Amino acid sequence: MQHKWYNATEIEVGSNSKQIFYMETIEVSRLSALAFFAAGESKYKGKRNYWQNREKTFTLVGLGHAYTIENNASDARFDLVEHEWKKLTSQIIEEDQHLQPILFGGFTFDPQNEVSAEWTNFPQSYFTVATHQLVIRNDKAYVTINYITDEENSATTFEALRKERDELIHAAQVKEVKTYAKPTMTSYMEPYKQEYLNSINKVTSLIKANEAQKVVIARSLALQFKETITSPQILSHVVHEQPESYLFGLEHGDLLFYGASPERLVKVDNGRAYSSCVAGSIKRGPTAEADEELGRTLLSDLKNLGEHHYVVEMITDTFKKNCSKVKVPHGPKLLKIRDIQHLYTPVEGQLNEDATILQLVKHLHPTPALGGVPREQAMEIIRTYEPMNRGLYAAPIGWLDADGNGEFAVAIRSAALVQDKAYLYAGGGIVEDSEAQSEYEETLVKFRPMLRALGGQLHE
Ligand SMILES: C=C(O[C@@H]1C=C(C(=O)O)C=C[C@H]1O)C(=O)O
Ligand SMILES: [Mg+2]
Repeated sequence: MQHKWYNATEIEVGSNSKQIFYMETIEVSRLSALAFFAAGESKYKGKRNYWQNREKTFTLVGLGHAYTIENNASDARFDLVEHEWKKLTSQIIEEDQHLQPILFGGFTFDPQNEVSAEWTNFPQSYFTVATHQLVIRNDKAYVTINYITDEENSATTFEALRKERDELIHAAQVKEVKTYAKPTMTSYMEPYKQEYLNSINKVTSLIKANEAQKVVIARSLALQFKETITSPQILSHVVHEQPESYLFGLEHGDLLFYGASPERLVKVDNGRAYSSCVAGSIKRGPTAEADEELGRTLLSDLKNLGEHHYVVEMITDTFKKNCSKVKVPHGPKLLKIRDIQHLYTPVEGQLNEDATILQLVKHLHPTPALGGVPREQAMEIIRTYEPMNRGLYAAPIGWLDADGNGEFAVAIRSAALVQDKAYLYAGGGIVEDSEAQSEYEETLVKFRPMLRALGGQLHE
């Protein structure tokens, strides 16, 4: 194996504990991130994660948990995660991005939702530092061992982790490079379909009565398969079929939450912050010409421009409170992905001294692209009319490092896989002039990527 060795870093964690954070990063010849993920199947199943940004310039795979930050707090959860992460990394002065531990995870959509179902036992904040962390950046691949312990005999354990790492890399380069079959679906259910249609009518009438201006209402599909689906199996299809999106997978015990989202919540890179307003949708056309025509229709459709406008307003306001030199283009552009086109407005600014990526996540979530306007009224309406728990659907998922850089996507176009069952989620922004049937059809288009990866057909 060719690799370049870096020195291991030892950092004492906390003031009154003797915990030490050991890290070692090596550069390896480029390998398949998915094969590395799959190499953890026997030892680390249930404790893995996968992430790629839209541009595919940054890939992160985590196997095992060297450290976990989780809590069930409501509004305080963002601050609690930030505090614990800062405490853990306060003594890391490593400036080289490649030699940094990364915290990956997500915050659930709504800690006040009490429906359990597939999200039973899932923490409201769930973040981990991987034991074996693969980062592929600028065409270079790095594998880091993170090990945090107060054990006296840590050298022996660390030596064992080095052996394990070498085996994982070897397996990823040789044994796990394979193709996966699509699973066989045995049943397709649309739970609460009628309730969903009724709720759209109810919500539009609430909006007409001025109880809110916009509310995003979602629903789910419940699918049953012939056999248990593995995480690498489903991720391999998503990764190959949705190249233009953020790609993510997060395991928690038996559950894999995965998806392919076009929507950035926030990215921070060297003090610069970026977000994106994505709201307003139309399908893709069968020909280039028809597609362009649909795009033009979307760009001038008042109902969709309305859905979009609320998002731009709120994200711009939040940026103005946390950043200087905020830049927002005048009108939306089109964001075209495989199954759908959206209205899209990027927002960026220079992060204030005291602002951080997690503070931005806290203030932005949920944007009116996933929650509504006004935020609290919309959340109450969602709790009342959506007979499900979104879990991580429509919630912030992503990573950050010890320097404050990182990126969070909005986890839409996503699903929860629990052994031989899958729950797919999709919703849409309801405004005054929304119509139940066309909102229903919009969700069918939004289900498509996850359904396709699972080998399913749309029952239109
Ligand atoms: C809620 C979803 O998507 C959001 C709603 C959109 C809309 O209603 O037009 C478009 C993009 C997203 O902001 C989803 O995909 O489930
Ligand atoms: Mg819509």
